[in-house]
Amino acid sequence: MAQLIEKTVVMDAQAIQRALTRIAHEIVEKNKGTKDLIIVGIRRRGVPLAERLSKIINDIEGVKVPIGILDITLYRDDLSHMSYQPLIQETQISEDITNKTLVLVDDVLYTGRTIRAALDALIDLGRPKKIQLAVLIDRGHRELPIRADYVGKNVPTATREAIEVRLLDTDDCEKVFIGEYTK
Ligand SMILES: O=P(O)(O)OC[C@H]1O[C@H](OP(=O)(O)OP(=O)(O)O)[C@H](O)[C@@H]1O
Ligand SMILES: O=c1cc[nH]c(=O)[nH]1
Repeated sequence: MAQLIEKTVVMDAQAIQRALTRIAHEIVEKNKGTKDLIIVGIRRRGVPLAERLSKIINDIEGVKVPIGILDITLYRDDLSHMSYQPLIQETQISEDITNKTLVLVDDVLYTGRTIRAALDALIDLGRPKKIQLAVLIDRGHRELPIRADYVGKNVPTATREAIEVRLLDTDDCEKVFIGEYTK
């Protein structure tokens, strides 16, 4: 597997926590509360981020916002080649999404192809009132007209670079790195 080399930390654990706290407040503010909200995490790392947002919103508002999961895998040869196809593997949303406000959550927004696939999957499930997008990192280079409503940090990148998000739920540390992949 390609390794990220010459990595630099762009967010540490405290910065990630602060960004999530801010996003949770923004979600509540933009939606004037938590009524009809469902937070939907994209596997893998969007899921722990969605759980953390739901927990912070519960701490702020005293309301448990339900969580759903979308499992989308990107098939590609190399991260630096933008020739991959997202494939929906599984959808776990127990609530009826009709007339609900869905907040999709992912760790990195790049070309926008994963989010496009997620939107297709959600629209197949029903007719939500609104779909919003929260990402920890927006690294630019969109290939589709997709933007995030809530961004932890905008990190301008070159296409040869990559962002690596590491969370304690899925990895051995809690950091966001920028670097370049070995060939
Ligand atoms: O905007 P895009 O170009 O679609 O790229 C963003 C996606 O790429 C990463 O997923 P990856 O396939 O690396 O899976 P991972 O979550 O298992 O790391 C990331 O988690 C996003 O889901
Ligand atoms: O740099 C990138 C691009 C897509 N997905 C990632 O996790 N990192």
